[in-house]
Amino acid sequence: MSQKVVLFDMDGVIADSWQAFYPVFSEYLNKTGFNDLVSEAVLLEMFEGNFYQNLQTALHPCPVNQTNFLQLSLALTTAIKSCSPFPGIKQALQQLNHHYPLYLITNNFNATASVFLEEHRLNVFQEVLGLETHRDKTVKIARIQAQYPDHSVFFISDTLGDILEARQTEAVTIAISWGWHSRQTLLRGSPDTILDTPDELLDYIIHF
Ligand SMILES: O=C(O)COP(=O)(O)O
Repeated sequence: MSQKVVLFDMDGVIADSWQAFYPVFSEYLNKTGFNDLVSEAVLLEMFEGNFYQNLQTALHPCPVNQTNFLQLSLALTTAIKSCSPFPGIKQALQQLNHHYPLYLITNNFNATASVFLEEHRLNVFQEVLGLETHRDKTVKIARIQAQYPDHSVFFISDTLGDILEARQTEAVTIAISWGWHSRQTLLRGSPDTILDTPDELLDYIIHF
C-alpha cells in the first residue's frame, strides 16, 4: 500500500449542515444590512469560488463587522450540534484512519468543527485547519503536502470553489455528490473523480 494522506472538507462532506448553516448565515447577512443576499442560490454560488473573497466582494465597501462575525461563529457552533454526519461517512473515516493520516480542512471556525467532531466521537483527525488557519484551502493543502513530501495527497470536497483551489496543488481532487453542490456544478472544476457514496470513496482511496 503506497503512502497516502487524506484531507477532508467538513460541511457537506462529513457534516450534513446546510440546514444549520443557511439560517445562521442568513441572520448574519440580515444583521449586516445585506438582506438582498439572503437566498440559498446566492450563498451556494459564493462557494463556486473562494467563499470569503466572494463574501467580501458582495459586502464591499462595508468591511466584515468583527462583532457580527464573532456572533456568527457562536451561532454556527450552536447550530452544528443539531447536525448529523452523512450516512456511512463515519465508518469510512474510521476505516481510512486505520491506514492513513487524516486532516480536516474547513472554511468553518475551529470551534465549530471541534464541537461537531466531539459530538459524534470523530476522533480521527491529526489536526483541524479551520478558518483561523487560512481562508484559502490551496495554502492549507500545500502546508500538509510539505509535511508529507513522499505521500500521495487526496483532497475531498463537495463544492466547486474547493475543487478549484485544490487543483492548484498536487493533490488528487475528489468531488463527492452528496453535499452542497450538484454533480453538474462540481464537474466544472474538472476534479480527478466524482464519487457518489462514502463506500465508493473508501474504495477509490484504498485502491488508488
Ligand atoms: O464545502 C465547502 O466549501 C464548505 O465546507 P467547509 O465549511 O467545511 O469548508
